[in-house]
Amino acid sequence: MTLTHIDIIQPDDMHVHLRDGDALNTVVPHTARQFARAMIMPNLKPPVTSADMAAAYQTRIMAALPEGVNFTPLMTLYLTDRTSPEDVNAAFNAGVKGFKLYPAGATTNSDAGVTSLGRCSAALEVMEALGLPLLVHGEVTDVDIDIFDREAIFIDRILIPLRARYPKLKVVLEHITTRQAAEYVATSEDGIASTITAHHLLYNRNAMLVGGIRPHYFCLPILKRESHREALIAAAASGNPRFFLGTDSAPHAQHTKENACGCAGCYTALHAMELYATAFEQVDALDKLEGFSSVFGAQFYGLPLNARKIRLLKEEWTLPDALSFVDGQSLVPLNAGEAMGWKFAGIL
Ligand SMILES: NC(=O)N[C@@H](CC(=O)O)C(=O)O
Ligand SMILES: [Zn+2]
Ligand SMILES: [Zn+2]
Repeated sequence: MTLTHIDIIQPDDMHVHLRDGDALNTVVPHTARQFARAMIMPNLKPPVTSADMAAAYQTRIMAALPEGVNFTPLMTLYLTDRTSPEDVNAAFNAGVKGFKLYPAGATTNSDAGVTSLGRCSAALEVMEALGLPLLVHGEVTDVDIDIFDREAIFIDRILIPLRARYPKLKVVLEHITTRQAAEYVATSEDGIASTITAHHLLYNRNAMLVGGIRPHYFCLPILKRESHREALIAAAASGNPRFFLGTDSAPHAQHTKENACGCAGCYTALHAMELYATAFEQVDALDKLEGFSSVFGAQFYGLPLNARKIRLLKEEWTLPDALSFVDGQSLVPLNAGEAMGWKFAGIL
């Protein structure tokens, strides 16, 4: 019997960048079409650092939602050297779902990030006591550390000591890209989980560098060699609830990526579930897609499972070459102009 479709509980995207202003009108409909909820990253300019700013940002996101679409943005705050215990309490009481740790200078809009975790100890203690998760961009930023090693070294130098100091702190190691991260998350003490992007499940660094430099595959943490990709898809398809979906879809206008100094981030919100289905099918694990996409993230954050289901069809379609974005600019999705073997058919 040939497989024609699969139905799964509607998924949640536990790591996404929606930006702000007019960009919301392009990207919010894409994320809200497939996902019931999404964990909204706070790396705006200026960053979202208070409960009031998160509430205002959430209102702007909702204003960009097409009529009749049910979607809940889950808000996060940007941890800084100045985040106070009062800020953490206010965030928790306002329903904020976590604080995001960006080591200063690690990635897009991380200039206001944490310079030393020691400066955040008061805030981290309160987060630990409240059960409010810390979401981590796990890369060291030292100039002498090779970019391909920055995640593995972050685990040893920062994450392991951090978790020893705050053993009850819930931590999500975001967008993992290495065998070392997959192994650490699978084997270390309770209270840790990680998101995995579709592009890190499908591609290794050859996709970005062979036959010419392909800036739309450039993201942080950067794509690694094939053995790491294999470890990531094995983890995602293992059924271990510590691994769940986070697209890290990160829109940047075409001219800022196709540039002598191109921005980091892949835009996948348009075809996220198609990419994940492709990755799981490649390892004959479509039966594990629902747990990864729709169950484990909700469980980690203490959220109810979504009531509705979505359908993915085994049907070919072709991605557009570009989308219109703010101020007459274009947004090039990952896989622009390519055929997809799966198609999101809608909510049942
Ligand atoms: N992943 C990326 O390459 N970029 C993200 C930031 C991030 O998640 O690190 C962005 O905001 O553009
Ligand atoms: Zn990041
Ligand atoms: Zn991100």
